[in-house]
Amino acid sequence: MRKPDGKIVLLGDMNVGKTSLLQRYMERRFPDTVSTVGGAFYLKPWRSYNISIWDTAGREQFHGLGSMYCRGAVAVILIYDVNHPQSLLELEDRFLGLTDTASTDCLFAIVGNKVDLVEAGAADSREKEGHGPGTAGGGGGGSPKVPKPVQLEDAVALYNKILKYKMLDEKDVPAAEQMCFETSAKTGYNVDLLFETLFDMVVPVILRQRAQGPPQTVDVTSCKTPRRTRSGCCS
Ligand SMILES: Nc1nc2c(ncn2[C@@H]2O[C@H](COP(=O)(O)OP(=O)(O)OP(=O)(O)O)[C@@H](O)[C@H]2O)c(=O)[nH]1
Ligand SMILES: [Mg+2]
Repeated sequence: MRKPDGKIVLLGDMNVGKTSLLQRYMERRFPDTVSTVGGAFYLKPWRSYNISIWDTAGREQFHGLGSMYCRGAVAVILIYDVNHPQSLLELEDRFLGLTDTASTDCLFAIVGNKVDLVEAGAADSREKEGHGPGTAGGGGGGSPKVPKPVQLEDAVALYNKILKYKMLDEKDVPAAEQMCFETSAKTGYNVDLLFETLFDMVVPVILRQRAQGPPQTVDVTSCKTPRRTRSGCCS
């Protein structure tokens, strides 16, 4: 098997839909899933490159593995559930630190999954209030009456926090609007757009890494131990 040219990692709390999103994209279906144990990956040929996409476990007990999976990643997809604000907070509190091992020019995408449930919830509430799906007065041109518990702007705010955390300049990275998505693994909404936008963006990162050659390492065995003197370090 050819070595992957770049690695993309999916991170996020349990139950947000990481496995479902990956299966929707790779297998074009929405099967029943079981909570992931450890991690698993798919290989995706994209143009002349092989990209590995890693699904990770959101369960707390596997948390320690996250930074190992992120090592050298060219992109990380941080996933939350649009119906659960806590799952967005967890991205900052629990998952962002795991990406310290990723490549220095790693790209970040933030994804709010399960938008189909918001639309379903909004339709239910319209019916309860006596407004059919197409009736006037149902909330302004058919827009959902029940606001999404997590708004896209909340994801944009997290994206900007990530730039600060990584000490990146807005000018040097893709704009938040390009990197924050709302998806449904169930219906397939925006799933191809998410992965394929990211694939196109990581190709230049892969090329840059190739041009720079393998990562520089320091051979600690070749470092001479400084001779100790009796008067200490300042002599
Ligand atoms: N309605 C709806 N349900 C979804 C969607 N995506 C996932 N689910 C459901 O949410 C549950 C969890 O999905 P998974 O894909 O297993 O979640 P996960 O993030 O991989 O969870 P862990 O492996 O435990 O970290 C399953 O019952 C899925 O069917 C979606 O877009 N819409
Ligand atoms: Mg899973």
